[in-house]
Amino acid sequence: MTRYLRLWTEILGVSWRHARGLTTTVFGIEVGLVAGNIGIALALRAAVDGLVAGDVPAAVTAAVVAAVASTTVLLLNRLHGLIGLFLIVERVGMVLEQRLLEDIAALERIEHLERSDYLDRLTVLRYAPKRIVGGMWNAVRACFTMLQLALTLLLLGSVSPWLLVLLVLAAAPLWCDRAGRKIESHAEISTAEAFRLQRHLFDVATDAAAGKEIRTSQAGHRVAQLQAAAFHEATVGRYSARVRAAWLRAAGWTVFVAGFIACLGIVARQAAAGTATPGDVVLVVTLTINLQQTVQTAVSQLATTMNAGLFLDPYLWLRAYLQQERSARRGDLPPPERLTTGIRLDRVGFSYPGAAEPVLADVDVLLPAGSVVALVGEFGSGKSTLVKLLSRFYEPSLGRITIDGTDLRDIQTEQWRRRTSAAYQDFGRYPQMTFAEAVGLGDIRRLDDVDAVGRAIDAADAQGIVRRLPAGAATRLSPLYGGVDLSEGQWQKTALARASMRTDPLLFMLDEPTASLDAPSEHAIFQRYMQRARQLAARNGAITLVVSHRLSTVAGADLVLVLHRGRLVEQGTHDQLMAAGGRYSELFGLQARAYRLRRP
Ligand SMILES: Nc1ncnc2c1ncn2[C@@H]1O[C@H](COP(=O)(O)OP(=O)(O)OP(=O)(O)O)[C@@H](O)[C@H]1O
Repeated sequence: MTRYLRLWTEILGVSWRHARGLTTTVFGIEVGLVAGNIGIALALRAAVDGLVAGDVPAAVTAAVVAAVASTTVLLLNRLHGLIGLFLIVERVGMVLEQRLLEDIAALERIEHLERSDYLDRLTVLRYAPKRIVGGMWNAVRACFTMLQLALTLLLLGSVSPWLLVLLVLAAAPLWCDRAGRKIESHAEISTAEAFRLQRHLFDVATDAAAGKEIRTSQAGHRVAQLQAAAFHEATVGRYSARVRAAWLRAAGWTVFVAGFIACLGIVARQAAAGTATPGDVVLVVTLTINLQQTVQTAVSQLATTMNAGLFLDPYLWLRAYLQQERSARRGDLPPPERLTTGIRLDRVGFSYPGAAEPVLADVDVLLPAGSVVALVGEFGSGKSTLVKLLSRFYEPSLGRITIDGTDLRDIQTEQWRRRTSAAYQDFGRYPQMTFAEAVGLGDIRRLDDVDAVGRAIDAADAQGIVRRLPAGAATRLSPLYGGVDLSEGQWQKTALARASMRTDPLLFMLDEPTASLDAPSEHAIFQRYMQRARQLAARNGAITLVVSHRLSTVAGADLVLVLHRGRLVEQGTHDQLMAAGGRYSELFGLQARAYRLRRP
């Protein structure tokens, strides 16, 4: 709870800084509502006692005060709906959402995007900021409602101390509601994976690309069944938690209502014995009606607040994770201007967090400065993982990577990334952007540099795409945004062009850069990138690392590394490896026979 309070105080600070007028108004409304509600009861008592005492002016004045207080309460309630729950939540929620996205994007590593338990929390956080802000304002409102509750009970206690017992009884529905929320929150997290899966399967079933495969393979029924099963699992878990929570809440209310009826009996007897004035009777009736409403409001406000608690835990987790990442060991050295020795993998081993088996083990090799290095191996042998380590998305679990002798961990990550370029196997698609922006993104500082973007497009042999786009490079890449969609190969060429934006990388990584391209395009691309590799090598001693399944395309590399189940089993030039007659020559022979390809 202390963690929540700290977070709410912080968000209150954000509200104050970004929406000072609205924040002041909301607090003003809350104070007005408490004063108004208590004022109505006191004014009505004074009006009745005045009438009984024959003091008509006092009775009329009190009645007018009661009327004004009632109207004010009505008005303030309406204003609260607009200002409190809409404007301020929207405004401050937007600030929080932007911070959240910036924080997530600022994470140097990508574990949070690849680990399913972390993804579960991020799924929950997707719509969180406004709900967190809404929860905070609800908590503020709940405090004022509690204040009103305390004042109400104080006044009731002045009539009969027995009525104070209602304060204790009023806690029962609150406690039960809190316990119910916990049950619901737990169910929400534990069914997040099934929930994500059913959404994904729904997308798969309605996605045009997957739709073709589903129809061809006649897997539609199976996908629908899987989707229904995942949906069932998610909803059953959440539904049964809600039912249990509802029973708990009903029990809490039963306790309160029973005590409430008993207390009313006591006051009725007191009134009959003449130990209370007629005004006191009106006060008690008004307050008890209010009390019921106030407790109900307090419960529902606390419920809404606790609902935000569903998001608070993942949000607080993310912040703690950010904190931990920020305090992790950080290098502050700049990368070298140019490579002279190269990049050494010094007995590198790596296991994904939570995985039992290592993905890379004992990889020991020098990628010489100025060379083209090909990384080959079967599916799942660890090639892309090595690319991720070189990009610093993960740290080696064992051993180290050195850049011209300096441990990569000692080099500042941002500066290292500025000196690397990469076309990843799972390249990004940016349908909301124009083609030029989707390329320029490769070097954000030159996003609008038309010449640089043009050169990158040339480097990736992607001028043909631009020519076919209705508005050229200014075309958005989806019909949803008034543009056109690209084919798989065109998206891949866009990713290649993006990776070609930087002109001075020390390490240029191409992970399966031509997997979606046809053979002539593939050949042309490799010719170009070999040329580019030589230019970069001459300029910076840069290394070009190419991951490919098609061995014929990388046979011209200076060094071929063969990975097998995470181990480096062979290394050398194409000719050396062919002469050695090992795994590489076996794979090359198999592919050459299968594709009838020859070394270019
Ligand atoms: N984020 C991850 N978390 C856990 N395991 C992973 C993750 N990414 C990859 N792996 C596992 O690591 C192993 C190596 O994967 P990697 O993608 O590096 O292989 P690869 O050689 O690039 O494969 P491919 O040729 O199919 O692209 C595989 O067994 C894969 O299942």
